[in-house]
Formats: sequence, C-alpha cells, structure tokens
Amino acid sequence: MEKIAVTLREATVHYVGASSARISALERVSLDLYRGSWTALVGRNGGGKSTLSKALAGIAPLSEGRRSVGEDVSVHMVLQQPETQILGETVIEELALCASRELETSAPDHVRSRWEELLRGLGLTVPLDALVKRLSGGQKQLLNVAGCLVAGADCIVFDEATSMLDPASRQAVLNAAVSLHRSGRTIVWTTHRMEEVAAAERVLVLEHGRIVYDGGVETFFYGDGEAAPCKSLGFEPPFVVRTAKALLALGYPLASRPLRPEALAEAVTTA
Ligand SMILES: Nc1ncnc2c1ncn2[C@@H]1O[C@H](COP(=O)(O)OP(=O)(O)OP(=O)(O)O)[C@@H](O)[C@H]1O
Repeated sequence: MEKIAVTLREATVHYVGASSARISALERVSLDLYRGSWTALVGRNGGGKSTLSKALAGIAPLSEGRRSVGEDVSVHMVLQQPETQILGETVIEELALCASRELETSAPDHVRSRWEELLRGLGLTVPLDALVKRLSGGQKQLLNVAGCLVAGADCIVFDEATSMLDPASRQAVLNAAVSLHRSGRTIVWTTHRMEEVAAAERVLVLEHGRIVYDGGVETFFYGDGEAAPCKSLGFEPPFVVRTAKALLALGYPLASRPLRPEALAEAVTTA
C-alpha cells in the first residue's frame, strides 16, 4: 500500500476581506498525497492554488476540516517571490537559520563541506559566504530549496516558484525539483505553465476553491476517449502535445502520447 505524505479532509479556508466580507478560498477539499509522488496544481488566477499549497504545507490555518501528515514526514514550501522567505545575509547564514540544530551538533568543517555538496547537487554554484543580495532570482530559489533540505524536508511544495524567473532559471529550479523527486521526495508543483505540468504524475485543477480535475497527466492532456480535460477546462496544452495532436490529426501514427520533446521525437521515429 502506498504511504501517505499529507492528507486533507474537507479542508476549507475562508479569508476575511475588506468590510469583513468572507472570501471562500478553499471549499471542502479532500485528497491524499502519496510519498514520493509528483503532483501539479493548476488553475486560473484566484482559483485557490496558493491557498491549497499553503494548506498542504500547514501554513494556512483551516477554517474547517483537517490536515494530517504521515509519520516523520516534514513538509516545507518554496514561495513565489524568491526574497520572501530568506532572512540570512549570506548563503551559509540562511542555511544555518534553516538548520540551527545541525550547527549545534556537528563540527563546522563537516557542516560546510556537506552544505557545499548539497548546493552543488542542486546546481547552485556559489560560495557559502556569498551575499544573498548578489544572487539572481533563480539562485535565491535554489537557496530556498537548499533551506528546505537542511531543515529536513521530505515533501516540498513549490508555489509558483518559477513564475518570477527567466527561462534558464526556471529550468534550473525545475531540474532541482526533478532530482529531488528522483531521490524519493514528494513534490507539489503549483504553476500556470502547462509545459511544467508535463513533469508531473498527477494533476489537480482548482476552480473557485474546489478540485475540478484529479487524475493522470497523460489523460489531462490527451483525454481518455473524450475531450482532454486540459482543453475543456480552458488551458492551452504545451507545444509538444499540440504538435503530437496535429500530427495525429494529419494521420501520422505516433508510438505514444508524448509529454516532453524527447518523447515526441521518439514517438515519431519509432512509429
Ligand atoms: N490573505 C488573503 N486575504 C483575503 N483574501 C485572500 C487572501 N489570500 C487569498 N485570498 C483570496 O482567496 C482566493 C484564492 O486565492 P489564491 O491566492 O489561493 O488563488 P491562486 O489560484 O493562487 O491565485 P493566483 O494564480 O492569482 O496566485 C482569491 O479570491 C484571493 O483573492
């Protein structure tokens, strides 16, 4: 049986807006996130993606319902604005703030070399003593990911973590998440970009605080004998899917339903 990382049951979040009006951001959402899974969370502006991300990470208090996490599961979050969650002046200071217990209990040289290795593993090639203000947005997001890791994250919720970044930085953060997923961590990836959804195994679509699609990524983009949920819910599929569909419509057989460029090339050449 698959092990649970995070469970929400009937999770509801209401905010109090201007003139005390109640804003319903999340309405009775129930879901299980399995350990080691990759879930993409999409939806139109204001649909409740950030609220659900925060509810999963445990930083949005629920108005109703409940959240529980699997045994020993530690859930952390990378926010949209890279600077929002950085307090340290230097890279090592930031990591130390995220992992104060480790500094207390380990030899400083050992900690430094381990953290240098951790940064390298994430593709962040800056010295530990680098000033945070000199880092690019993408480097800051990788530092935020490193902060999650030194804090012991098993599950990381990325809440539109690439939306403020240039394409190369976006790819670098996505690559870091892919390698963390390969190493067994649970990933939630909230995004507006359908290209990024292709990296997921499961897709959740939110509308007005409710889940309107919860299923596999291939079915989301290609449908299962009926209209693809991606299209019917109003999203433009990524280039690879559009190209594959155009080829199929022209009568070219494809060996699979590709989601990424390499898979499209293979589907065309092996058909
Ligand atoms: N702190 C808050 N106070 C009041 N209303 C809020 C607050 N945070 C979010 N909301 C409202 O809750 C609803 C859901 O917002 P949320 O940010 O979760 O959606 P979203 O899908 O992440 O949107 P976006 O794509 O624009 O980031 C929206 O109507 C939003 O205006």
